[in-house]
Formats: sequence, structure tokens, C-alpha cells
Amino acid sequence: MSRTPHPTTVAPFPMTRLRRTRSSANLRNLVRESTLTVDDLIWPVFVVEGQDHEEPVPSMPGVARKSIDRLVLAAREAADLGIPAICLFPNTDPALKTEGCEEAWNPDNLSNRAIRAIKDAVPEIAVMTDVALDPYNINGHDGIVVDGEILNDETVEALVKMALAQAKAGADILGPSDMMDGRIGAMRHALEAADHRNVTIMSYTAKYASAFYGPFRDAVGASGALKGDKKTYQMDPANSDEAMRLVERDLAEGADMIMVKPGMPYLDICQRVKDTFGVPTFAYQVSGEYAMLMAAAQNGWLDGDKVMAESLMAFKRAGCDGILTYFAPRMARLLNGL
Ligand SMILES: NCc1[nH]cc(CCC(=O)O)c1CC(=O)O
Repeated sequence: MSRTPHPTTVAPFPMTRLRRTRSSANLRNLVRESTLTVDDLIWPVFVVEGQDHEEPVPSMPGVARKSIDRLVLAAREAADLGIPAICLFPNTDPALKTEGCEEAWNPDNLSNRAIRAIKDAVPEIAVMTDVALDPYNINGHDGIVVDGEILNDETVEALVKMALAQAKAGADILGPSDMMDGRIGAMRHALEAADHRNVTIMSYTAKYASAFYGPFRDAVGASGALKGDKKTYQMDPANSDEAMRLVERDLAEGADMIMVKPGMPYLDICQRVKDTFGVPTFAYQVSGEYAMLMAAAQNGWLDGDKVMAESLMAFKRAGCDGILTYFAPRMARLLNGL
């Protein structure tokens, strides 16, 4: 990424014709400022109980929840395409959801079994997890709810147990997506104390209270459970300075990588984070963004491959090191010329 100041010397027309370097594919290739490669992609996937089973997610065309055995095949395919990481989201049996969210740190819960199965069968792909209580919470919230309040410190204690169980199952990257205060430091200390020294944390640092998560909540089966909204913990879409404070805080607590979420409507935040801190910065092109592009493509209103590639390049131009995207395998095939 170029971060040079705006040039002050430009020869006047016709000595300068900015179209010259756009005049052929070779010249365009030579002067291209950003590149998108398979190495930039993290693939979010949904896992469900069962055997040789998959269920399409209606609001996310081309996306299905998969049983662990099918997910292992998908992970193999992703690794063969060169995708460096896969990110797991469980669709938990509603019967296992409780007020205390105990299933979240069950070493044999669906997500932890999936981590172990993937690490066994496809050791070369990095496995990322989601650290938040919503798949296990009868309220659908990311934190423990008492009398309508989402409790911060009690939630952090639960998240630490959840993070340790995931690390023990073999997760390479923990993705705390809950937006409680103090969770990164608490997890980092617990990981160090348990000798999980190389488990990385990609903090969902600037995670906004967004309507673009709708299809995801359908996919994990949280839509029905969620009472109210997430505005007391997720960020106000109006704020940018607050995102900088959160990044500084999460880095100080031991986050290795920072994430901005959603992606496309928050590219200004991505650029500001990268410019200000220069740390590994990721964006999550979320379910609603995927649904929007796919719906238009399915109607023949947009060219699906082209808007996919353009939208992902935009993240690189903004300074992101990588993107979580449901398009990961499709983009990887396109980049690999398949
Ligand atoms: N903590 C849950 C979580 N982790 C990732 C997403 C959204 C992902 C997407 O929309 O693709 C959400 C939803 C939410 O916060 O309600």
C-alpha cells in the first residue's frame, strides 16, 4: 500500500496525460497500487450437528450450514485453493441454550469438535473461532443477561472459559466478537497462564451495531432468540474516534490483530486504523453485504464475479491485510484461474 503524500509537481497537459498508464493491460498491471491474493482471505463457515448433512441458508445464496464431516471436506478444498484460514460459527441446538451459556465452554461442543476434526484432517489451514455467547444464550445476546442488563464482568469470565476450551481444541486464532470491556486482557492472561503462548487473538475491535448481520443471525439460528438490540455493547455507526480508542485499548491488552466490522460501509474506519496504528488490520465483509451483492447478481442487475473482486480489492486499497468473506472460495477460484 502506498502512503506517499500527494505529489505537488505535475507537469501540465499534455506533458502529463494520466491516461497513458491506463492505456494497456500491461501498463495497468505495472502501476497497480494494491493487490488481492488468496493469502488475504479468511472463510467464515457454519457448522451444524449431523452426518453427511447440509442445509442451505436462504438469505445467503451459495452458503450452507454443514455437518462436521462435510466441513472437513470444505476445509480440505479451501486449503487446496491456498486459503490460509477458516472461521467457524456453530448453529447450536436450541435445547442447549441456557441463561448461563454453559455449553460455550463444553470441550465437546459442536464448535470444539469441529476445530479438532479440521486440525486433524487438514492441519495446514488455520482455524479461527468466534468468542461470544450468542450461540449458547437463550436471550440471543453476546453476554449474560440479568434483569434485561448485559453484564460485562460476568460475561468476560465466561468468555475466558470459552476461549481456553477453544485453544485447547486447537484453535489458531481466537475471534472475540462480543464487545465486552476488558475481555482481550483477560483472555491473553489466561492463555499465557495455560501455556497457549502462540494462540493469536484477532479482536473484533470496531464492531458496529449493524443491520447488516441479519442473514448471519438466520444462519446460526439466533434471530428468533434475540430480544432487543446490541446497542449497549456494539458501536454506534456514527462514531470513528471511539474506534481509535478501542484499537489502542485492545492492542494494549494483547490483541495480535484488529478487525473492523461490517466492511464495505466502514472502509473509512479500516483506513484510519491502518494509517494510525500500522498493525495487522482485517475487515469482515458480513452476511448482509454478501446477501446484497448475491441478490443483485442473481437478478442479473450486477455481474457477480466483478462486484465480488471489486469489493474485495477495495478493502486492500483501504489498507486491510485481509478480509473475512463468504466469497473466499469463489474469489480464490477466480484468482487461481479456475
Ligand atoms: N457475536 C456474534 C457474531 N459474530 C459474527 C457476527 C456477524 C457476521 C455476519 O453478519 O456475517 C455476529 C452477529 C452479531 O453480532 O449479531
